[in-house]
Amino acid sequence: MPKIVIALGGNALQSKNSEPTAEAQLAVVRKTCEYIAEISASGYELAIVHGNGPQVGRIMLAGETARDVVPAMPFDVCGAMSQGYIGYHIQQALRYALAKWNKNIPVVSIVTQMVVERDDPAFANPTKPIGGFYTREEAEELTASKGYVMKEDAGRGYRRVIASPLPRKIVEIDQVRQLWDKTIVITCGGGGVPVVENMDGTLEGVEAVIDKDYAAELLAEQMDTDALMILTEVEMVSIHWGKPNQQNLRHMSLAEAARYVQEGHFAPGSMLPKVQACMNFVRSNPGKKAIITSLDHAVDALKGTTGTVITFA
Ligand SMILES: Nc1ncnc2c1ncn2[C@@H]1O[C@H](COP(=O)(O)OP(=O)(O)O)[C@@H](O)[C@H]1O
Ligand SMILES: NC(=O)OP(=O)(O)O
Repeated sequence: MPKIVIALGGNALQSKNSEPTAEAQLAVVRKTCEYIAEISASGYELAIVHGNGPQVGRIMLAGETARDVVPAMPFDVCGAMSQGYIGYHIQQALRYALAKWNKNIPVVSIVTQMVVERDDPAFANPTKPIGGFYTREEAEELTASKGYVMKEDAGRGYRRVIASPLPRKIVEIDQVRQLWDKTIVITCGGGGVPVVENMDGTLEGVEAVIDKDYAAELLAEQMDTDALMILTEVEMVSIHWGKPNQQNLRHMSLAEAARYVQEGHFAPGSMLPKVQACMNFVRSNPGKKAIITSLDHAVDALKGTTGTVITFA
């Protein structure tokens, strides 16, 4: 059976038309799980990685806002919380969606730790957008009142940014391997809870949010999957994105992708890590493919009728 890692975008899991409530997210997750169940039923072995940018930012904000009443939780704990509730939504929705195909495969989330390097340069240069979107004035006010670093995010408004070191080692990879054959595993949620390894071998959480696109790529490499699929809000990656001459791409070779990256077509913190994760995957696995598309085009993209496919040549 072909194996695939499917990465679900944190923003894509939020409803665009309503408040960012748990109920609104569950509705999007339910719909998404219908597509994932179809992929599973069509004969793929799969694992799911999800983002957590909006979710972890809001958990953090809630804690900071309630600081006078209860102590705020650190970032790594908020990351673990986001893995818990997003994983729970996916477990519940996917189990139901699979049953419609008469597939009773267990769906299990693993609270996953991801080792990062203590001296990763990303700690000195926050780039990962989290939480909601703000106007420039609101962003300036948040910087003044809470000390947040705020940056514009792909033309969609201002968001808080925090450090996003590269994922180096999936701590629970052996457990993912043990479960893989008979289970759909949800792992590396939010890129994994970022931890550093101490000299004595203990792990310690750090203040960061790992990019789930890079984490999904690492998982795909470690599990030797046939494909990596990154699902987000757009059906295809574009060049000249958002401009009158926008051109959607059905295919990119590694060399073409590298040129587009060089030319600055992909926004940092949003589309750039997705493209770079796909490039890393096909560079290490010539002959395999990576796909970027939207949640609702996942099935068609696997059939080859839409989405952006990245291959080595
Ligand atoms: N070149 C591009 N082509 C397509 N979308 C782009 C491009 N550059 C930036 N984007 C934006 O990046 C978004 C995907 O990033 P993001 O929302 O951060 O992902 P996620 O769904 O993983 O949270 C798209 O929905 C789009 O708004
Ligand atoms: N952690 C992470 O990459 O989240 P998003 O998918 O929300 O960017």
